[in-house]
Amino acid sequence: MKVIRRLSDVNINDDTGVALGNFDGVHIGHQTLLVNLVETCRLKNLKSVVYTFSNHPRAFTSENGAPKRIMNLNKKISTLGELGIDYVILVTFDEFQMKLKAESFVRDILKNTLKMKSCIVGFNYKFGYKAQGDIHLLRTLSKDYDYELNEIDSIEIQRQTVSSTNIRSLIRDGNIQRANLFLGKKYSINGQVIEGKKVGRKMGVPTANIKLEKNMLTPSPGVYLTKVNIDGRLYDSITNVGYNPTFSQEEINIETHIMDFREDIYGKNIEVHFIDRIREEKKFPSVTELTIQLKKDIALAKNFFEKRQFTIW
Ligand SMILES: Cc1cc2nc3c(=O)[nH]c(=O)nc-3n(C[C@H](O)[C@H](O)[C@H](O)COP(=O)(O)O)c2cc1C
Ligand SMILES: Nc1ncnc2c1ncn2[C@@H]1O[C@H](COP(=O)(O)OP(=O)(O)OP(=O)(O)O)[C@@H](O)[C@H]1O
Repeated sequence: MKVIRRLSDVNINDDTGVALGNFDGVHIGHQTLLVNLVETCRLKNLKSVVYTFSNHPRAFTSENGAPKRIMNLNKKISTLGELGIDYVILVTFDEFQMKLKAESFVRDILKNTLKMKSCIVGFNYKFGYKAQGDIHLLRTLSKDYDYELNEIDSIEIQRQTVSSTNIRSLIRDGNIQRANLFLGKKYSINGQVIEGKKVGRKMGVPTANIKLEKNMLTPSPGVYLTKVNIDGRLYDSITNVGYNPTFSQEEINIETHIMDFREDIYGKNIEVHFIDRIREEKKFPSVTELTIQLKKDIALAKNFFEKRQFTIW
């Protein structure tokens, strides 16, 4: 898969099928649309293209700014690659993109630059200046600009539409099981292992503290059952998200205790996959009482992992 970061660098010789959207999280709705894109392109001999942005358009268009990301950019790109996409156009959403009228976007970018023959969008997709473009406009313009429009109906789970917005609030509420259902895989956080307060090991519960990337969403504070990927191997783990109130820390911290693991992994990039939330984070009257609770959490987690097999998809 080729990633193109500037429209002036686009040099695709073949006709294309294009999917449009932000694709944060690459959830079940996105996956349905993208599988459809890849299949349509295979049948019609087109190259598959995802047109998306490196920053969230709401950074420009909304007073509240961009929402926190479910998935970092590298992970989004690698997930699109795994789905078999040929090209990702990853442009910066800026003044130019914001002011582009809906029809100019279709004519200048989709048709003249990307040679689009097939366009795939979801039922609710909006684009162009002041979000004036939608599926109806794309349908109308398809005759003038000679492309077929493939509309994806709303993908719903248990009568709720799957959307990045809904998934963000599920994660913020700690409802990881439902977020995972909507994502079609385990919600995960990637990051480098950094030094913590170094009190965990004194309590007999060493933890890998993860450096959070800017603009990333964090789950509701609490204790989670997790699987952690280190150098391509998956380990059972238990992860605390929060402010370590027993020690009154100010910044939110994500730290994972990997079961029966004693290697030095400072500086490594690891990925923590969330399975379920088991309790709130609490302030304990003493370190001894916190330690007793940690041992109970670990025993519960071990018991859980012994009984069930987990995949990250
Ligand atoms: C499974 C687990 C549960 C935890 N629960 C709490 C908690 O309820 N309250 C709290 O103050 N800290 C909690 N912590 C965080 C510990 O306070 C933290 O691991 C300790 O401060 C070590 O920090 P360090 O890695 O910076 O040395 C938890 C940590 C783990 C691994
Ligand atoms: N549940 C869904 N069913 C079908 N198509 C969807 C669904 N969710 C998103 N899409 C489509 O996938 C593409 C990318 O979606 P995009 O990331 O912009 O929307 P989203 O997931 O609804 O995000 P947000 O909640 O931020 O609006 C768009 O064409 C959109 O219409």
